[in-house]
Amino acid sequence: MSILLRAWTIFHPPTPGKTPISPEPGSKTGPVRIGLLGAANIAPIALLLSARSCPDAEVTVVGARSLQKAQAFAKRHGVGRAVQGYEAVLSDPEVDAVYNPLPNGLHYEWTMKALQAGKHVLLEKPATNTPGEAERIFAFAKEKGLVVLEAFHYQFHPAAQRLHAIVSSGELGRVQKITAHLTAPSGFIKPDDIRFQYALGGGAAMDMGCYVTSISRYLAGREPVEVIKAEPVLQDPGREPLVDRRMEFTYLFPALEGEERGPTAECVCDLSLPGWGPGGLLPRWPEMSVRVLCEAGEAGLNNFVMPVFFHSISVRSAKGRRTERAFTFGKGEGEQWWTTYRYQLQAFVDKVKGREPQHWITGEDTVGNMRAVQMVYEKSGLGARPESDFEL
Ligand SMILES: NC(=O)C1=CN([C@@H]2O[C@H](COP(=O)(O)OP(=O)(O)OC[C@H]3O[C@@H](n4cnc5c(N)ncnc54)[C@H](OP(=O)(O)O)[C@@H]3O)[C@@H](O)[C@H]2O)C=CC1
Ligand SMILES: O=C1OC[C@@H](O)[C@H](O)[C@H]1O
Repeated sequence: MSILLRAWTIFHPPTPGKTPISPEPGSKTGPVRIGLLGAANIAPIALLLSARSCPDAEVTVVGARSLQKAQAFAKRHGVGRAVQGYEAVLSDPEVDAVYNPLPNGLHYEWTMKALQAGKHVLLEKPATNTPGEAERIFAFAKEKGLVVLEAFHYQFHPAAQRLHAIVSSGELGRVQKITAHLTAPSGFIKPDDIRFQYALGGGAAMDMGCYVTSISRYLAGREPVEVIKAEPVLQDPGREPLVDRRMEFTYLFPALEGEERGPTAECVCDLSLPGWGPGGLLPRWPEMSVRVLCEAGEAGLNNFVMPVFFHSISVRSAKGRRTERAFTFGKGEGEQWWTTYRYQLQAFVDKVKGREPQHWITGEDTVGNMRAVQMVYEKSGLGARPESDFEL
């Protein structure tokens, strides 16, 4: 499929009818009915677009703090109903699962309330403000027999999984050093954004840092034991003295049997890279790359966050150099134009419906990621993000 046709199809996907509902009373057939908590900026691309081409998912209702905002959002994005407030979504009998794209600091409260209301949850990253909150969510989900998935969408795409397969195959020998960068030029994220508010769980290491942490752990195949360095650059020290705009940090992973020393992961995340050139007016190019240096070669993935638009997997081994691309799993499920979010939604609805998803992020993995992010904050001197005071 040409790059142009792929780009067009991403935004104009085929829209098959939804899975039919069986007339049998109590039948669990039919699409998973998803309620949206908040008219969030990310929801149209991450959920609504994906649901259009997914026969097993239907977004039935959106709730926002203001009814007018919910109504405007529903009209613009073709959501059937709009309601005032998030409680109204949770008590809606036409909702089986919710998508929680609220600010990080509200993830815990509204995920716990959703589980209490008997709803499965597709939970935006980072799952919570602290590892303890993530642990409590997954313990409660288990007790209730409900599904919670932290939306690390990149990992559901064939490109990330192909890099993982190359690194784990042993072709390049043991992993020595991972380098993961995720940055955005200044201007994209406004100064009053939720990402710059400590009370809402803001900070670069939470927002983009949780991705570079996640992909480093995914490729290292183990949990870090130490943060060797964590150097923050603050966004607005006067107003938000604990919020990082940028964080450079290095994880040390433990040595596995037969290894002399464990690998490191050097990570950089930046929500607002200053421009360069005269007056700093020229924008920096965003970075979205990961590289894995191994004892007998190296492999990397350029654009691990939005691989459907373009990406390249480069490999250097004793056999030479090669470049690969992976948009589908070959004979398996998926299309060239499926975004990371579309693959993720398929896995989520498969799990809710009791089918085996192509890939999954376990509760243990989510807790491990939150632990690692918290280790970075502790090392940086900025300290952990605030615990929610919500109690069930
Ligand atoms: N997977 C991905 O690729 C991405 C994930 N994300 C994640 O999604 C989440 C939301 O990000 P984004 O869509 O950019 O966020 P928004 O700025 O759009 O905020 C999301 C929603 O939060 C609600 N909200 C509730 N309380 C507050 C408050 N006190 N201040 C501000 N908003 C509030 C608003 O709901 P209401 O409509 O009710 O007013 C708003 O719609 C974050 O956790 C982020 O990390 C973000 C971008 C990409
Ligand atoms: O999840 C995200 O992915 C893309 C980034 O631009 C954004 O800040 C972040 O929230």
